[in-house]
Amino acid sequence: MTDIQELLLSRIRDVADYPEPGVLFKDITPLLADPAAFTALTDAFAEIAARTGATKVVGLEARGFILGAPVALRAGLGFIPVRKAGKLPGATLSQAYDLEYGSAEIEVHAEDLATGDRVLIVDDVLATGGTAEASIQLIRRAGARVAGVAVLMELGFLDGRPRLEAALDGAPLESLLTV
Ligand SMILES: O=P(O)(O)OC[C@H]1O[C@H](OP(=O)(O)OP(=O)(O)O)[C@H](O)[C@@H]1O
Ligand SMILES: Nc1ncnc2[nH]cnc12
Repeated sequence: MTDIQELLLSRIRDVADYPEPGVLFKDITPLLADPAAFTALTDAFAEIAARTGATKVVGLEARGFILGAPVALRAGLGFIPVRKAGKLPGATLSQAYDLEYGSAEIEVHAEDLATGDRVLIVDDVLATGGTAEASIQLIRRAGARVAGVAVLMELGFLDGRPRLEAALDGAPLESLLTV
């Protein structure tokens, strides 16, 4: 494990049985509170944005907003929020999905993405892959291409990777940590 991976892992807190019994929740708030760790994470994601030729950064509500916005600025790219249903005021595209502890619906402003855009999707945790897969579908329905998915942490035992790789169609899935 690299020094950066050790730093990031040391700032993630495990919370048992949250938000429901049987789930081991990965809490990134200690990482956000540590500027050295948050900067290292932002730099690593911005490098992925440059390497994949991204033209926009999409962040997935809510933790993907916190991580994705500084990445977009660092990479010199626009930031596009993908929100839980009912929060965006303009014309939206919607996608329903299941995640590790429930189901939900996400939306994006259709006008925020254009043909020719290459989008890097940023989030904190890849669990079942349901959220990321739904965001890939949304981005494609908006006419843009997916440059890749970048997550801080992948929960290997939930098999999100094969599901997402099938959806990504050759674009990279980059996780900084696998647990
Ligand atoms: O791979 P999956 O099984 O889809 O799970 C991963 C998603 O779950 C969490 O978000 P959550 O919906 O809890 O929203 P939050 O960021 O608002 O807490 C996490 O931030 C990912 O977006
Ligand atoms: N175990 C987990 N910890 C944090 N975020 C999650 N999103 C889905 N599963 C999660």
